[in-house]
Amino acid sequence: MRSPKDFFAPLAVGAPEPLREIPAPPSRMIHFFDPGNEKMTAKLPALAPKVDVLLGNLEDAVRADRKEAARRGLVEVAKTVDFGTTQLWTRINSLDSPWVLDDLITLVTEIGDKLDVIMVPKVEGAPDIHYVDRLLAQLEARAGLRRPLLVHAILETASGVANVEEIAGASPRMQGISLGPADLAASRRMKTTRVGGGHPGYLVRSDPVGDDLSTGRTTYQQDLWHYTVARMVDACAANGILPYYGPFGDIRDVVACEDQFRNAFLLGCVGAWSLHPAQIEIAKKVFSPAPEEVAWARRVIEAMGDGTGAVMIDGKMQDDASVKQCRVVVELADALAARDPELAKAYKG
Ligand SMILES: CC(=O)SCCNC(=O)CCNC(=O)[C@H](O)C(C)(C)COP(=O)(O)OP(=O)(O)OC[C@H]1O[C@@H](n2cnc3c(N)ncnc32)[C@H](O)[C@@H]1OP(=O)(O)O
Ligand SMILES: O=CC(=O)O
Ligand SMILES: [Mg+2]
Repeated sequence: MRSPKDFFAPLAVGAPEPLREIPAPPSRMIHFFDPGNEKMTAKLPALAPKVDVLLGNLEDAVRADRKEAARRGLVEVAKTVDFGTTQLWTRINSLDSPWVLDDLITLVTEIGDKLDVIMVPKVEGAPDIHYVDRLLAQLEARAGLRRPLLVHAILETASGVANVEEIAGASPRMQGISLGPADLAASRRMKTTRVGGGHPGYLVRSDPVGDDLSTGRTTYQQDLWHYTVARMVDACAANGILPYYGPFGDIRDVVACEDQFRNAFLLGCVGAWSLHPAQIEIAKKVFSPAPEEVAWARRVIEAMGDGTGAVMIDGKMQDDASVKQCRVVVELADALAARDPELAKAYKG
């Protein structure tokens, strides 16, 4: 850990000054594409206005013999596609892989001015972030970049979860953290075989009535990810960075995907990954607060005046704490309205 005095000092001579606050433009969906897949990249100009973030994925889901094509494809896409105000992110290969060094050197040197955030997979602890932090500073200085690249960690190893607080605070570049349920399940030796979502075997059962153990006992499926998402949200909020739910692999099951995303939204996440075009609208719906919630929040703020004291609205007590929650909802709605004219209309009532 750097000394507090040096925390905001550039890590290489000539590297841009680190940011003191993480920008938080809407990032409801981080839409993954394989930059080596021409069918997917051909869709990017049409997709860009529909998503908040486009992410060129170089890691898992890209075959080993397509890694270089994906890297080259991302450079090409970044140089030729007009992304408008949509952010461009990338997911590099893992730090122990044979590809990551070339990923970082090529991307920062050739398109460092086009990229907003670099997602680092399989982060185990703060030393992984410190390594990337210093290397990025050296590459930024050499490329003459004026704006620091931000770093996003995937929480997908048991060590990463154990060290999530130190990861969140490891560098001023830390933009956010995503839950990676697939790798995390493998790292923890969980006995699931899915990419995110629940499992019917993970449940609680109501007590028996009398001696009959087998009938009339309702079961409730539980959320496998609750503990990790909640811990990640606290680590992020405590360090001024943004938490995200990651992938939901059952593309066909749009209903359960929406539930998983909504649980994350309600717990404090700002977005989730979309792996397929079908998941973009789900993320948009879930991570944009409902117009009725926004209208209610505005009503509470209005009734609370300077934000202190207590009032009753529709039989519900409101005070300093509930008005703060309402401000979170209204600030999000205002930021989304500035990006999306349809939402701007819906939020006006
Ligand atoms: C655990 C993790 O690490 S998750 C993150 C890594 N995984 C990924 O990034 C996966 C990204 N997504 C994909 O690769 C694909 O969506 C797949 C393999 C899951 C499914 O792809 P397909 O079998 O082609 O799906 P499907 O036939 O429904 O696609 C419909 C169209 O959408 C396109 N499409 C599919 N996914 C995407 C995408 N993510 N972005 C843009 N276009 C896409 C397809 O190319 C196809 O185009 P076409 O109509 O011109 O033929
Ligand atoms: O990378 C994501 C995951 O779930 O693993
Ligand atoms: Mg993973």
